[in-house]
Amino acid sequence: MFASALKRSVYSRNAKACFSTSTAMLKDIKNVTIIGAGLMGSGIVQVAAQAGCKVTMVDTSDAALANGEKIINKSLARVARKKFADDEQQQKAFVDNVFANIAVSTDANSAVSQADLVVEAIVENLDVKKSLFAALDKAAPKDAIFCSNTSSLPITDIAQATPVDRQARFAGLHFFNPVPAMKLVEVVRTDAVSDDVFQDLYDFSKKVGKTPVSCKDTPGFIVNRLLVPYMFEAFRLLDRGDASVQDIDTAMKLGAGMPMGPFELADFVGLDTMKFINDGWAQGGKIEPALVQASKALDELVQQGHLGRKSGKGFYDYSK
Ligand SMILES: CC(=O)CC(=O)SCCNC(=O)CCNC(=O)[C@H](O)C(C)(C)COP(=O)(O)OP(=O)(O)OC[C@H]1O[C@@H](n2cnc3c(N)ncnc32)[C@H](O)[C@@H]1OP(=O)(O)O
Ligand SMILES: NC(=O)C1=CN([C@@H]2O[C@H](COP(=O)(O)OP(=O)(O)OC[C@H]3O[C@@H](n4cnc5c(N)ncnc54)[C@H](O)[C@@H]3O)[C@@H](O)[C@H]2O)C=CC1
Repeated sequence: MFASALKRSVYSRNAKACFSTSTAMLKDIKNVTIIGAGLMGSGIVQVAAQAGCKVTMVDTSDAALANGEKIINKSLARVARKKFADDEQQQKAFVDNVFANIAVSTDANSAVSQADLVVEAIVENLDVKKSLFAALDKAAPKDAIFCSNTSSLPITDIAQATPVDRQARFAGLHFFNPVPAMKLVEVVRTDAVSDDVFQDLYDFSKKVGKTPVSCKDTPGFIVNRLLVPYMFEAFRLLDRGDASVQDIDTAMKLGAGMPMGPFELADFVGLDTMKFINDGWAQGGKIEPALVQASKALDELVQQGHLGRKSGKGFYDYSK
């Protein structure tokens, strides 16, 4: 007990104080706009709608929105079956009530016009994210909070697409896949973000049923900085011919207690996303080069369009 309390007091010295004591500026986040209806965006929409927020889900096409709705429907049905095991009517009412909180749109600018909070979960590309936020800044209320769910890009670089006032209301809000099941959110604080906004995001994370942790705007934040180099070392183990995909996955599940092996997890995350993360870090030059060496096996799969579960094939074949 004492040792852990001591540890906390020693190691927290370097972390910036999290919270302001004033609550005058705190925001009750009710209207949320999520940009991107893919794996992550749909999950964030679901947990926010389940928590009672009014949520607008945005993507570039009706087909992408329909895909997002399909993912949410499947996941909610699963939650409903668990909550109301023997009562199909209650299951249906639960799903309908959550969907009643969700609107969809292909017009990002109008979708943010009433937003308290905007969370971006689009492709992992700095220029695309910056041009989105530059446009959203003009369309959203001045006091709306902007967040990116980026896996690997510096929040400060993305926020630079917006004026200084917005940068004080811009942070990272990093959810984990699958969002409805994973309990963590990393709240990423830049040097520019205000204490009140940071506190609002902590409160929002709890409201949607997650445990927030705080991290500076450093490559990969906490989880990915540790998890991604481990996964790439597994890919390079395969490249070297030291062991097979199946044996590496089995080894890490049975020998290290991982819920998924590194290749199953990579297929789950998306191989394009894995490659974006590693390539970005390799170019950024802030991470030890040996940790971000490319993997031949991964590069070949991505080049062939095999992106993991979402495309039907990755390290494993899901088409059968
Ligand atoms: C790339 C990034 O930037 C960051 C990342 O996200 S990295 C990826 C992080 N994610 C991981 O590491 C996932 C690792 N995998 C796992 O934890 C597990 O395999 C898993 C949770 C995905 C599935 O677990 P499982 O035991 O095979 O399946 P299952 O027993 O059906 O589910 C476990 C729980 O999650 C829930 N769950 C799983 N998927 C769900 C979904 N889509 N919707 C709702 N609930 C879900 C289940 O209901 C179950 O809940 P209870 O424990 O309360 O009963
Ligand atoms: N896949 C994962 O396990 C995790 C991914 N992330 C991050 O979340 C973000 C999204 O990742 P995924 O959901 O996996 O991607 P995805 O490929 O499943 O979905 C991205 C969605 O964004 C849409 N989109 C692209 N450009 C858009 C734009 N300008 N406006 C509106 N919609 C647009 C696409 O049509 C697609 O539906 C990325 O930044 C990724 O790094 C974070 C945590 C985990």
